[in-house]
Amino acid sequence: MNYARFLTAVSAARKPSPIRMLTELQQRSPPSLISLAGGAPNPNTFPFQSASIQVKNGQTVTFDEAAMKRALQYSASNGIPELLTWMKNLQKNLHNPPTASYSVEKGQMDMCVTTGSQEGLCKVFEMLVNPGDNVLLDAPTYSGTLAALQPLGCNLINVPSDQHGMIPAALKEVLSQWDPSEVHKPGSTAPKILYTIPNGGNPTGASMTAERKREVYELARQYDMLIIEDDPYYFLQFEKPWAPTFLSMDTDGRIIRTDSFSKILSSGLRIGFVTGPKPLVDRVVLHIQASTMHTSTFTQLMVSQLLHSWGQEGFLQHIDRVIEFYRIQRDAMIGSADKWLKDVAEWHSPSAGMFLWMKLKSVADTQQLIMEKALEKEVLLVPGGVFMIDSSEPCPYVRAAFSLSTPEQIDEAFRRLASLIKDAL
Ligand SMILES: Cc1ncc(COP(=O)(O)O)c(CNc2cc3ccccc3n(O)c2=O)c1O
Repeated sequence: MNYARFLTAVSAARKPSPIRMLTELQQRSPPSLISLAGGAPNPNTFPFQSASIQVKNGQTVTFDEAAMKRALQYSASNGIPELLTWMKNLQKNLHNPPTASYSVEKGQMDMCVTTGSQEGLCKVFEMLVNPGDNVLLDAPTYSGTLAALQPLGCNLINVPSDQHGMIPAALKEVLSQWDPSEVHKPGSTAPKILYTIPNGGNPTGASMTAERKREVYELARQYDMLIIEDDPYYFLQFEKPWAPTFLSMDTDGRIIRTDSFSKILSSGLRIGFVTGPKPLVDRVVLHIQASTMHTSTFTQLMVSQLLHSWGQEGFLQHIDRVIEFYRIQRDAMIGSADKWLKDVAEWHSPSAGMFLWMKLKSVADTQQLIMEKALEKEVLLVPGGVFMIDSSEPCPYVRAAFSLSTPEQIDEAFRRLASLIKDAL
């Protein structure tokens, strides 16, 4: 793959930070090295001495004095080694990426830690998207992605989708306006990236079938596009076997995958990952060097200690407990929707994630209904317009999250929603 053609001028211009390189060189060197180089503060001046964090299974994550000094200090921009290694082993175990054994030039699988997958998405978009670029995605989509993409001045092209995700025939139709043999010509306006949320989509709850992923991948190959696989709900798939990921079928090195611990370990700790071809991950890391420098060392070490004590088996057992929780929540929401809303709304039951996407049958645009009437009835959902490429277009959908409220609260919320819809008719 020729990765240079995908980079913006800004990303291509980024150079390694000499200071950061010295820090990482020092951290790789034996203790006998005396460094007068890094402008790092002396951790002996820090007020924090140690920490002990109770884990619900009875284990404890401890930071003794030495560990605390490391946790409170700068660390490598791509992530602390032990967390990166653990995650790379998990990715290889779960997805068996073809790129894991490739040379760097061929797109060897690499990873970096990001401050939430939101940071990963933002930096990947800024690496790849120039003003005026055509970018493919299936709308409605995550509002945080729109917030990161639209200010870049690109042209977002919607690829029609349904409850099974992006529709390959629709993608083929959208792409038919370009000649695949001319996408590398200077001045070509053919899209270079496609973004999708393959599991438990936000806001639709849609999950792509393996067959559709293979068809989309083939089209990306024909038009030499990168696919950004934003997959924070991968671990919230209620049925097994989990769907094969784009990363697992990436024989070309054209997948950039973002993962997140937000929905399974903690959203406040802000731990996400970018997995992709080393030439591209390196560019994201250079951007991290020049912006946040790295994700919090303390939170990385805290999570890394937990993962190492759990092992992959323990981690996946935790995931099974999380899945069971959200399955029960999903069933409660579907039960209450059937009970209160089946005359006034329609929906598909999600097989992953934490969202139910409902179309209100007799409402052209839910914005006013939700932002005014629903608040009067003390029930809050998200009007569907915020997830559309053009948020000013009327949208009859609402997004309901089944993550936080109890089944009883969900039932009462839908009773209130049904009441306000009937009042509005
Ligand atoms: C598809 C997709 N990709 C990336 C992210 C970012 O997750 P990160 O790893 O935590 O950075 C998300 C997080 N989605 C949301 C976050 C959120 C945070 C506060 C309040 C509301 C929020 N609502 O509503 C959300 O949907 C997502 O859904």
